[in-house]
Amino acid sequence: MTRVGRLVVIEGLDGAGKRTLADGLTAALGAKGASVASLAFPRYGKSVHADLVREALHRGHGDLADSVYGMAVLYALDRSGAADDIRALRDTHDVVLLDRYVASNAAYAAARLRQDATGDVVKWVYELEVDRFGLPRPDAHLLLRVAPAVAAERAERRAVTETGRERDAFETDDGLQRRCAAVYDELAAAGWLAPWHVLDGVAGVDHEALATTLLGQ
Ligand SMILES: Nc1ncnc2c1ncn2[C@@H]1O[C@H](COP(=O)(O)OP(=O)(O)O)[C@@H](O)[C@H]1O
Ligand SMILES: Cc1cn([C@H]2C[C@H](O)[C@@H](COP(=O)(O)OP(=O)(O)O)O2)c(=O)[nH]c1=O
Repeated sequence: MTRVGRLVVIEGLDGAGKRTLADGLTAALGAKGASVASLAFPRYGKSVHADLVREALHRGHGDLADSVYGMAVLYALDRSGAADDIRALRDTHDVVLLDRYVASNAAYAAARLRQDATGDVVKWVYELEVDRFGLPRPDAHLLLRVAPAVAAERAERRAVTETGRERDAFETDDGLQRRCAAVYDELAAAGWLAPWHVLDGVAGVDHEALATTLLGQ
């Protein structure tokens, strides 16, 4: 029988601890006998669109990076190229964990344009990615919530200790990160695209309890 694995998305600021949570949750779900697949967006090194994003963010191709809609289309095209993979992974795994997904585009584009979650660009991202590209809706979002200053400090520390993790143009923009945190809170409160679980990324997350919740849902 084909499974329909749960599509669980981890969202939050740069440096919030999304990758760390994905690792912890994968172990906790595995300990409960669930099979888990994971993907992270942007798919750097795996899609031309993601590589264009990286070049724009890191190498200062100013015109492209400055275009909020242009960048959002690139992120969306990267995801669109993974849609079949996501569907295939859901057929063979109990849980498919995504480190960032459509909501990242909504949050960052709105924050860049100084709009809130009810703004035009959030509706546009939804129409583009869900209605036109047909990307699968998640079953749940996990919003890893930390103060922007804490996320920035973690991202800075990571950039010093890990090669290849230099901070990009979005990460070092404190105002953008603050506005982005506010939009994430609004998206979560509105249950945008799918239900949201808001997690305290400073107190630390109980991976086992979260795994139980996700499997029971
Ligand atoms: N709960 C936590 N407490 C303290 N440091 C953390 C925590 N979670 C992650 N970190 C550290 O913060 C940095 C960023 O975490 P990471 O998972 O890479 O974030 P993201 O994927 O959201 O950018 C890493 O160096 C990681 O070890
Ligand atoms: C996936 C995605 C990311 N972003 C932003 C969030 C980040 O600031 C930036 C890069 O993603 P990020 O996950 O931070 O990549 P990495 O830490 O591996 O370099 O792109 C969007 O604006 N839209 C999207 O759809």
